Amino acid sequence: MDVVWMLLLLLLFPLLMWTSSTFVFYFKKFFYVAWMMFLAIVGIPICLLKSGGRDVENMRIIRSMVRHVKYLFGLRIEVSGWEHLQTEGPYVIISNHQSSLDVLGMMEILPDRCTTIAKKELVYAGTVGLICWLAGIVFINRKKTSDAKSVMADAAKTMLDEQIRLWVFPEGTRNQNGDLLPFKKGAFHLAVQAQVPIIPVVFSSYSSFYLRKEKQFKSGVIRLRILPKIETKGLTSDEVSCLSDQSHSLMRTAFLEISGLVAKSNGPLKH
Ligand SMILES: CCCCC/C=C\C/C=C\CCCCCCCC(=O)SCCNC(=O)CCNC(=O)[C@H](O)C(C)(C)COP(=O)(O)OP(=O)(O)OC[C@H]1O[C@@H](n2cnc3c(N)ncnc32)[C@H](O)[C@@H]1OP(=O)(O)O
Ligand SMILES: CCCCCCCC/C=C\CCCCCCCC(=O)OC[C@@H](O)COP(=O)(O)O
Repeated sequence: MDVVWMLLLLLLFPLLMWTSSTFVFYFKKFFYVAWMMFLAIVGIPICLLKSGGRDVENMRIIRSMVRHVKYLFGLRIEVSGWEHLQTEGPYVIISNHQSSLDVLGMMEILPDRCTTIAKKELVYAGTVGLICWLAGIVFINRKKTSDAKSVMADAAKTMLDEQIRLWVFPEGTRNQNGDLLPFKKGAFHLAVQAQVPIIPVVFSSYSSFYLRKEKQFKSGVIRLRILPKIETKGLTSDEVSCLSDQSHSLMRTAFLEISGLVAKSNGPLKH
């Protein structure tokens, strides 16, 4: 009887993969999480052996272990503006945030000694949470601004003392609305406090291959554009809003361009 069920399942699986895009969506999502969890199981002892504990250098291990994942999902990543990452010393990278798939683009261009700011809930994500902690990810409580501010002020000092780069998602949450959300201020305060440049990175819209609400997950292309750095030397906290607006405007223009979208005046965005 067990064999009959096994055979049925073996026949059903390709049939569902062939006929149901919803099944494909859930299967790929499940496989993505499961594969990352598995990679983390392999990666954790390697990180521990190499660095003995929490160390930003562990990001190199994650970067090299994650780079193949795009092929498993039929994703191609096209990067432009590499020259803008040829910047010495610490800086803050800011990028838009559409999905946990952003990790794939991130690992494609992640510079050495660069870690990220993430919501504190991620630390509880099993083996992925543990490897994130080992890689020096800075966890913040988004619901407690005062806590988040003090963690980020400490991070500004650590960036300078330990020559670390930090990647921040200034939208503050995942967003697939076909545009950028207004930016939160933390990334800009961080850069101004540390007096380091900001390097904006823009991911093109995933809407041609990945739609969370419509349950679609196909093969596709992610365009990643690295923009010229924005200096913050001499700026004070009074200029943070202006810096945020300037960055948003530059990134929105790039986002629309690389996503093949046009902005209608005050209207929705169209392909
Ligand atoms: C080998 C196997 C591997 C397997 C695993 C694979 C990969 C894993 C490894 C790596 C991948 C990691 C990927 C992680 C992705 C995680 C992404 C996220 O979690 S995104 C969510 C978390 N991030 C953020 O939220 C950052 C952006 N948010 C902010 O910066 C916010 O500003 C905030 C600091 C959280 C505060 O939030 P709030 O809603 O209160 O925001 P406001 O901006 O409106 O600020 C209110 C007020 O405070 C002032 N402010 C803000 N920040 C500061 C500061 N740092 N210092 C001083 N003042 C600050 C701000 O100006 C406002 O005041 P005012 O209105 O007067 O201007
Ligand atoms: C105990 C088991 C728990 C299992 C949980 C599995 C969690 C994820 C596992 C694998 C995914 C690999 C990529 C991990 C990093 C991406 C994290 C991410 O993108 O988090 C979302 C966060 O930015 C914003 O979240 P909100 O939409 O604001 O909220």
